[in-house]
Amino acid sequence: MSKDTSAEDPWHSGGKLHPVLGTRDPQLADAQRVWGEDFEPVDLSELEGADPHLEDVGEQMRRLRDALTGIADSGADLAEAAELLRRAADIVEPQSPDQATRLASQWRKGGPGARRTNPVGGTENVIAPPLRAFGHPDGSVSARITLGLPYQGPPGCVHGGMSALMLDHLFGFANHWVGLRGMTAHYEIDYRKPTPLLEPLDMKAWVESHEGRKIWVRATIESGGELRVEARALFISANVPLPGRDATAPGEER
Ligand SMILES: CCCCCCCC(=O)SCCNC(=O)CCNC(=O)[C@H](O)C(C)(C)COP(=O)(O)OP(=O)(O)OC[C@H]1O[C@@H](n2cnc3c(N)ncnc32)[C@H](O)[C@@H]1OP(=O)(O)O
Repeated sequence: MSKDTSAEDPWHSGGKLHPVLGTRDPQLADAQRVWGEDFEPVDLSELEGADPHLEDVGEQMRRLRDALTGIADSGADLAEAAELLRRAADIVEPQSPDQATRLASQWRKGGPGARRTNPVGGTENVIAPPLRAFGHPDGSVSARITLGLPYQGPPGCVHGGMSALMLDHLFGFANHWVGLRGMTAHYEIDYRKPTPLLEPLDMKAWVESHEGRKIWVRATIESGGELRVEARALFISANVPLPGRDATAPGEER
């Protein structure tokens, strides 16, 4: 039988997450511009203790990622950039503990968890857009983002797997926002219209109902006021073993 571990488990902490002081927030500004007076966002996506240099490295890496994608036929001379990047890697690599050590450190008691390095929302993760989620008083969560060339699937469109990834992530926040927790057990998705690159995407997710360990969630992606993607999923409440914790630690029980 599992016990409530929410107080000590950084993945299952429930409710409002702590903001990171001093973090730049272009997506929040954009969300406020779009939702205006009716929008009372509560930031769900960040944690205390972010290293501003690490966030800055992430941001510069993402600038490079976006600038490099599709550059092949432009005639750009990348020799100097390649050399600078080699030097940067030579500086960082020797200072970086092995991945198992870093994984365990993310989940130490009272530790940061993996939200800052998550592949969807992690500001320290170069492959993350990164998506910011906001919780609303009606229990739903939303996110607004414009994706560029690194996320292309069909010509000029967002890769369908990327849409599925972002909505699965948003489902996690929808649960979290209303104090539930779970893992995706079943996931259905309908791609109604192509989802454009380079255009703002409005995403919304909410818990439709829950009973016992089962949580049914729904989500949509709209662009230009038109429905592009809709998804439904069943989440099941479950505890996951936390890397680096001993067997009696919170979060170890299923
Ligand atoms: C902050 C960012 C958060 C981002 C979160 C993003 C979400 C994710 O990506 S989660 C990762 C992907 N998901 C996973 O890896 C989950 C893998 N699956 C599992 O670990 C297990 O199957 C798990 C935990 C879901 C359920 O297993 P278990 O705890 O043994 O439950 P189990 O007894 O099989 O099922 C419980 C109930 O759910 C039902 N159920 C389980 N799976 C399904 C399913 N796929 N479809 C329909 N019903 C299901 C069962 O029938 C059972 O129903 P009932 O109680 O009525 O008989």
